[in-house]
Amino acid sequence: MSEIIKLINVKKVYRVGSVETVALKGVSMSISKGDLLSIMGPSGSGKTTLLNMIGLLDKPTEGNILVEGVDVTRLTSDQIADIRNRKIGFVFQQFNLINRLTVLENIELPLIARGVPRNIRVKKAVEALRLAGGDESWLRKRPSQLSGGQQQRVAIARALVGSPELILADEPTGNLDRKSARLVVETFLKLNESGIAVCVVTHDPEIANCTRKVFIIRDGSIMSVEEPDKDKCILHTVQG
Ligand SMILES: Nc1ncnc2c1ncn2[C@@H]1O[C@H](COP(=O)(O)OP(=O)(O)OP(=O)(O)O)[C@@H](O)[C@H]1O
Repeated sequence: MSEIIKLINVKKVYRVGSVETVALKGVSMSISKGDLLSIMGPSGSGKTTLLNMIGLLDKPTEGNILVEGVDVTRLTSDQIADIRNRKIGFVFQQFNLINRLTVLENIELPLIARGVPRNIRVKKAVEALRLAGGDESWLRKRPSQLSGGQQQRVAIARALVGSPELILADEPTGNLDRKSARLVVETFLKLNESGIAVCVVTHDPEIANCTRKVFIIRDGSIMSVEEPDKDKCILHTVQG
């Protein structure tokens, strides 16, 4: 399988005043086309920091990040942003939708940054919402007029609209009831079947057990990579 992103000995140190926190202690891992991965670990172990490195949202203190073989740590911020916008879609626990925009406008946002004309943006946004399991009747509404589960489907549509190779999700079901969480997982699995790589940070074993590989992180290091227990995936434990 060909690699989308490879982290080589990535270290991240946060400095706040004179206080240093070593959040990642030299992590190496890669994500290939079509992968379905999860990252689990205790609070403060470095999961979000790792996802931010994989998603090119922040620069490592040491180490290298290769995107399709190109070392992005040598590129400018604009060049990195361009790669990120083209290749990666993000889904967050808090949905991160903009409430003064309609659902349609929220989904279109990544395409505006790319200069895609309006008629094509609308077409792609409607298609992305359909793929994310959403309904066209939501398009003119504001995000706050939708339930949490519906808002997360809008956020997934926004992550999808630019045809990314990889979707990164940070606790995507953390604010959802079990049925909505199940729907989000179903959507991710469907997207993965269509060839998109998916990597999910989660505290929830019933979510991690739906992926194909579980990275266990502790204290800034990957401790092990485990096989999931498929019978304990939310698709089997929660009725649809
Ligand atoms: N912007 C920041 N500035 C300073 N320290 C930070 C920053 N972000 C994270 N940290 C610290 O780095 C360490 C790892 O944090 P991180 O958010 O990656 O952990 P996490 O595993 O995602 O935790 P949680 O499950 O609670 O979200 C923690 O000690 C945290 O306090």
